[in-house]
Amino acid sequence: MTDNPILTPRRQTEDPDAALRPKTLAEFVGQEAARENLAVFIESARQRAEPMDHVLFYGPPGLGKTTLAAIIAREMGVNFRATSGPVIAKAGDLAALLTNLESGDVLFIDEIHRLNPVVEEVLYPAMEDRALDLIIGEGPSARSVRIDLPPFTLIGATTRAGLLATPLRDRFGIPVRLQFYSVAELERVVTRGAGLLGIGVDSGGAGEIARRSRGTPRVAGRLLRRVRDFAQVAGAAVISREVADSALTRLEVDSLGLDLQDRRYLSMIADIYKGGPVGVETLAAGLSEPRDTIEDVIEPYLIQLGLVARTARGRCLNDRGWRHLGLTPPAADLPGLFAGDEG
Ligand SMILES: Nc1ncnc2c1ncn2[C@@H]1O[C@H](COP(=O)(O)OP(=O)(O)OP(=O)(O)O)[C@@H](O)[C@H]1O
Ligand SMILES: [Mg+2]
Repeated sequence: MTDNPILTPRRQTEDPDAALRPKTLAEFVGQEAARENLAVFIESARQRAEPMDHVLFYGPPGLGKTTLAAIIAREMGVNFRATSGPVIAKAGDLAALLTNLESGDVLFIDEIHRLNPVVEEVLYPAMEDRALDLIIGEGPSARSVRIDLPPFTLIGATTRAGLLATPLRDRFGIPVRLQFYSVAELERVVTRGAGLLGIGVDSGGAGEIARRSRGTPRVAGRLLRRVRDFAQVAGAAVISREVADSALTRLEVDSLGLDLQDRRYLSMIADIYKGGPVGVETLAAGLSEPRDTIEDVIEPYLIQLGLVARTARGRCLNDRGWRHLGLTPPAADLPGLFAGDEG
């Protein structure tokens, strides 16, 4: 692999997150519990001069999984080799990656729930015994050889821990669930980002962006940049609360931070399915979105806000969801609707 920008022109521009990515655990805002635990695991592994146990990061997009994986490698002082589940097509591809690791390296597999099952089989002995079982030859002369691998740390990331096969999930000694960020934490993310990008923002402006960032640092970074565009064109030197509010309103980000896609989702349950329950497949078809996008990107935050509920029979709009759409919850129906759920 090369870092020559001429040979890899797209990788440089594709990641607008890169500039804002914290590089050390100390710079990383929020996720207090996870951060403190990771600091201990990193320190103890360093003292023993061993690689850290395998880590699995899971949680909604944009909460810092990739960022934390890179931080671990950096704090351990080892190479960070990144790949992703769908990219590793064949068992041989993974074998090549593993045999090329240097002692102690971090191998990061993003979207690990999308690994091909055949490839996954290769990972089991690699994670557990640091060994690779290869079949050499074909037919009656085929034989299996075991190759030892250098000690390494596998870091997996997924938005859907539930989709991981149990044997794979069980091989991660350190599973870490990332949570949505509080407004106060996002305010720090915005202020820090503004400093790095040379954008003037006061605390009212940072607070407004933080409140409307869906609990997600990636969204906070993106909104900060867009609000800056509006502020700049309007000739505002500093992003104040009013500047942020008017820019975010023009961007159709509402008071709870929901965007058009979120509101289409809520409206569909309200208008067409009378508040639900409605199955996720039906919603996906109606919204022309893949089911994964609905479950991984749209729903977690709406559920966290208490606007919708995931039930065995499908998605239901809560009172708060109705009210957020400016509608009155159909109170008369509620006792009948939930009567069967009790007991
Ligand atoms: N705790 C944090 N403090 C400051 N910035 C953060 C933090 N966590 C994430 N970010 C910023 O948010 C952006 C997205 O983070 P990251 O790429 O790590 O998310 P992710 O969980 O890997 O998302 P995905 O599931 O889409 O891969 C990055 O620009 C990163 O700088
Ligand atoms: Mg990522």
